[in-house]
Amino acid sequence: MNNFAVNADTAFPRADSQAAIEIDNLTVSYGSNQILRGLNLQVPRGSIYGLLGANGAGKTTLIKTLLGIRTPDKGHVRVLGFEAVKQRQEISARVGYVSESSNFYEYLNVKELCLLCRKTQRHWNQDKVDHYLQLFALPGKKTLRKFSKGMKTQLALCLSLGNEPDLLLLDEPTEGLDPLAREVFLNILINEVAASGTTIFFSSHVIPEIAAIADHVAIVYEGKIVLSDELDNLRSSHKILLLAYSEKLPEQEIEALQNLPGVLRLEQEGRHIRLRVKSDVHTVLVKSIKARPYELRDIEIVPARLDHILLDYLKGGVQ
Ligand SMILES: Nc1ncnc2c1ncn2[C@@H]1O[C@H](COP(=O)(O)OP(=O)(O)OP(=O)(O)O)[C@@H](O)[C@H]1O
Repeated sequence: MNNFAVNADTAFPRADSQAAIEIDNLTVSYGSNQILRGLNLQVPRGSIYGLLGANGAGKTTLIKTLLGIRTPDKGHVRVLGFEAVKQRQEISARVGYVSESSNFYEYLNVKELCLLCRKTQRHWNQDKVDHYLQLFALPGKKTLRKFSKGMKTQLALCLSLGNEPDLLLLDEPTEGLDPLAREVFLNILINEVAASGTTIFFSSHVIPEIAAIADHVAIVYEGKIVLSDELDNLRSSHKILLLAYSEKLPEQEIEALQNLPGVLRLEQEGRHIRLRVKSDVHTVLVKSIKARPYELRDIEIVPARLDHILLDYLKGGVQ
């Protein structure tokens, strides 16, 4: 395991900690436009970590900062124990990266491109790359200018795995893939890459995809991480209360319900109220709701849907 000296005056975690990515109070700007504003995140080694955020939230900026392509204004970033920017070469030797738009030397074919990678990378496993190329059935002799966008993405994944990375960074990797290619892509990630112990950190707009393959999720909103948790924790820490009243509740009662401690979200449809609440207080909440002066005909407690929870955080609707 890497073990680097860290300044005694910094409280930042040591390089030999278990995290694959350690971000502390990161601020990154484009000119005067501050994109990331004091962002903190720890990505455990061996995790499959999904990153969600609205368009323009700063996901690509964050991934570029991890690669040392963007320089932070403030804060600390360590990737696999190496300091981003300062130790950029050490990081790129151990990290695989697939960007939103993969640009290759268009006049080369796949075989020629692999040869180039082999020469420029510190470590290269061509057998593995051939195996992945075969799974996508990518043609070895076709020049890349004749590749579709989806084929280029598939190729980018194959090449990103050539150096047998400890960490794979994927920026909206499945965008533009047909359903079959998407399935092959996700299967490679789960059954081959993650299974071999590689940490995967990927941005996506597709919540079902995150739910299907990730074990952790983070949401970036207004330059900060507003949620970072294990998916299982997130699922179990929220419950839905379905309340059926005998009459439609007045505004002030809706407001009172909304303000009960532990209520995260309220939706009203006629006589029916749907509350998303914190699991650990839901029994206390049920008692308080039953004690209120409106006739409650029925109350049902059901598990919360992960996509609903994540959508609320994406909207900034949860504190
Ligand atoms: N090269 C650049 N120069 C100036 N501003 C930029 C540049 N690249 C990105 N930005 C701005 O930084 C902000 C964050 O962009 P970024 O691409 O990181 O967001 P994102 O979360 O990846 O978005 P998307 O989901 O749409 O891909 C946006 O407001 C964008 O306009």
